[in-house]
Amino acid sequence: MAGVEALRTVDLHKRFGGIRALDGVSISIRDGEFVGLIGPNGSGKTTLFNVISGIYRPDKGDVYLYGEKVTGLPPHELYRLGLVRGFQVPRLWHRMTVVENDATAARDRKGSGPLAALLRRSEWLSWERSSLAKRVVDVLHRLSLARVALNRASELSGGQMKLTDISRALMGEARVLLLDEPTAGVAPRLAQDLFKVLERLNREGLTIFVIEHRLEVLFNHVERVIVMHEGRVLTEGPPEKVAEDPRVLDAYLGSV
Ligand SMILES: Nc1ncnc2c1ncn2[C@@H]1O[C@H](COP(=O)(O)OP(=O)(O)OP(=O)(O)O)[C@@H](O)[C@H]1O
Repeated sequence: MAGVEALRTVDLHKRFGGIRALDGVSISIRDGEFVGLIGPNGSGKTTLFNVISGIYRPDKGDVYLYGEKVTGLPPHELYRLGLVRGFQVPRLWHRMTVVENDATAARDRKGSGPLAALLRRSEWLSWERSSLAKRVVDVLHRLSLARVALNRASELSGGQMKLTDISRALMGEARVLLLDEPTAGVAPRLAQDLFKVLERLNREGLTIFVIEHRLEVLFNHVERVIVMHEGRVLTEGPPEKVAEDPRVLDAYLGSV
């Protein structure tokens, strides 16, 4: 689907009292792209994600998902349409295993809510034959989580928790994945590994838009970087171009 636009924002504005967190943000992301969002602290990145993912309503402007206007739709509606957000602090069921966390994130199960997946013992006895199980196994392999599939979430490392959070998003059949600092709290080597997994998911067709402070990791993996400063898009382009842009350096230094 080359050239299809996955996500577009048009002139988004969002104020908090006197602070213009978003001051006219227009961006466009093609289907299948892997894009990074950077900018100094307080430049509006998380607010942009919150508006795109339906947590905040913009004061002005619109959000489009695959050409459809979705401004102000609540997160669960956007989730149904394929837009999924991972969180800085993964939202996991700590006493459940990785498999169970993924199973409860599945959607479109006929005649059952997510928790019913756990309650039907008979189904679990033949679980390897069910399509739900196939999906869980597939997602675990794609995210290199098969080894810890039967560990409780509370026993996972920081990086594995992030991956499990992402795996839950994929159980919802995400088309566009928003990630806010996936490597926060993750050891440097594992941060590279995590981005390698993201790169693989992207090659398989997932559109990924990621906020990341570790530029040395981000720049190795994404195709394009959007830079925000004071609630606006300062510049955008391939990582090597953005890295050399003196305005980007100025924005970071100015915020120190
Ligand atoms: N819920 C809120 N209430 C009041 N002010 C807010 C709120 N959310 C964000 N802001 C303010 O809006 C501005 C943009 O914040 P935002 O968190 O979007 O920036 P950011 O680029 O994600 O920063 P960081 O890199 O530190 O996470 C900041 O001045 C912040 O203090």
